[in-house]
Amino acid sequence: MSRDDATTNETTEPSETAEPSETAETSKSDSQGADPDRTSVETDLTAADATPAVVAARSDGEQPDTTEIRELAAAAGYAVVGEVTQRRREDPTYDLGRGKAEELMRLAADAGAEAVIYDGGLSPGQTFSLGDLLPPGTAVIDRPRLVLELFADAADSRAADRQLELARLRYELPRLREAVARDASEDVRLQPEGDSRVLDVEKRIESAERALGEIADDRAARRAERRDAGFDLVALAGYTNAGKSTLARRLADEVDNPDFGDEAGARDVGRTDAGRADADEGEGDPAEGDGPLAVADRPFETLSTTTRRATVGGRRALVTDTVGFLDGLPHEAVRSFRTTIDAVRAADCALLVVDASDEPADLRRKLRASLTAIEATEGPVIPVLSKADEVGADGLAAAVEAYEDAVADLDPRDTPVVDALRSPIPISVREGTGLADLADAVADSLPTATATVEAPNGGDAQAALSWAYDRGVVADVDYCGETVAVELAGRPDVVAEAERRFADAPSS
Ligand SMILES: Nc1nc2c(ncn2[C@@H]2O[C@H](COP(=O)(O)OP(=O)(O)OP(=O)(O)O)[C@@H](O)[C@H]2O)c(=O)[nH]1
Ligand SMILES: [Mg+2]
Repeated sequence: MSRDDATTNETTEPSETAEPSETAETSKSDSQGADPDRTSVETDLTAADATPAVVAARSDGEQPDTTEIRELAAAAGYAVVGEVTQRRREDPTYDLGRGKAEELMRLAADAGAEAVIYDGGLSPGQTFSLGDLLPPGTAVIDRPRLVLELFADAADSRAADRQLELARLRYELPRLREAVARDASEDVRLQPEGDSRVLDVEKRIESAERALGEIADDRAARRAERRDAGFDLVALAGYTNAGKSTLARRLADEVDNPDFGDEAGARDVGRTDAGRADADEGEGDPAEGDGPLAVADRPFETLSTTTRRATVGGRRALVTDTVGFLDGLPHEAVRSFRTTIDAVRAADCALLVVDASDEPADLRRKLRASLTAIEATEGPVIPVLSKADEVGADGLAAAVEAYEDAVADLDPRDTPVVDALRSPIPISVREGTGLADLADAVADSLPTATATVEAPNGGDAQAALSWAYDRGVVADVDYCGETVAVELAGRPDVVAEAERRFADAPSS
């Protein structure tokens, strides 16, 4: 069964397309004044080949803000031709109240919309009820499905494909069950076929989970190898469009940053010439991980994790850029994009990038969504307030306050990560500020051991020295007569192994 079967009105009649109109926005109701609910028709003249869609949003409290869902819709190839919003408690049938849902139906028909994009998660029943009300052929796309569509075009590696398949199957299963139940209530003879479709999806979920489990095991093994090789694993995490890739590019040894690289003074976080991309998928699966770290002012620019070598605060690190989090995604769909969550949880240090230029309410909402997705980590988390150049001192103070509010709001029993958060470090990659503080904070947070070893200067000591150099743990070397004295500093396990190798060097 395709996604469309689950969420589109059943008939196959082609829907009408909106005639282009010169009107940029026409209010269809008197609702802009005292009544906060809005209905409006618009024409997006910039996106001629995009699918026309109406956005619908409901909220219990504040007037719904459709900025983010519109950005997501645009990124997924829709042109928003109208909007319906409502402040109201959830209606069990349509999510919107019945009157509003009917208004949505009329608007979708008038505007020639081929899809309704719903800013929130709809239950299977609500999806079908809305679909039944809408003009035939109009797809009902809620927030999680929109995100799945966004990822569908870009899943180009074995793991990403599997993760996407799993997320999609999990999304579809309850909708398929709902469709089967509806068919069966109309015609009981359809029941056996429906049941076998459900069984088939359940089997595919199991097999995707198994395959992903194996990929996750491979990754965990690779992380262990990288640590053995002396690298600290630093992961960037945060809401979509927070500035993660920009910071990853800035930290990476191979500076490739046409946006701000030069003016930012590319060397103050330390770099070597040996930087290179390191594919997260390993050999045989080159699609993920070794491409450029793309940066753009739109959601979900990064759709797979990428790891680069970096030298941060004197430490040899592998910096992993990840896929951004998004508010309103159901937990299991977020969990399906496991690479991101696993990389953040297992890192020696995670940098949580928070956009300081967001309005305080947005900052709180996005931070809550990010922390809830992360839940807990093995290593420390350093919060970073990005784009500090976009806000003045007052704006920065407001961002810090919003950050603290959001953290205080979360229950450490559900989100243990909040317990260990320190105060955020403001940075601007554009202006190159705060990066040295950030590098120091990273170096301070990483597990470090120091040791001084002495060994007779011979082949074995030189071999041990070269092993230690390769792993970046040599702080100083002193040749004194027949002996060599080496100061070691770095990852504790690597320093311990270096000590053992020097101790094994024969004394004559
Ligand atoms: N003014 C300013 N803009 C920045 C800074 N850092 C990033 N940006 C801009 O913020 C936007 C998003 O940056 P990205 O690095 O793509 O953000 P991201 O978190 O990787 O986003 P996704 O991959 O979509 O999740 C881009 O337009 C960047 O140019 C900064 O220090 N100052
Ligand atoms: Mg990115």
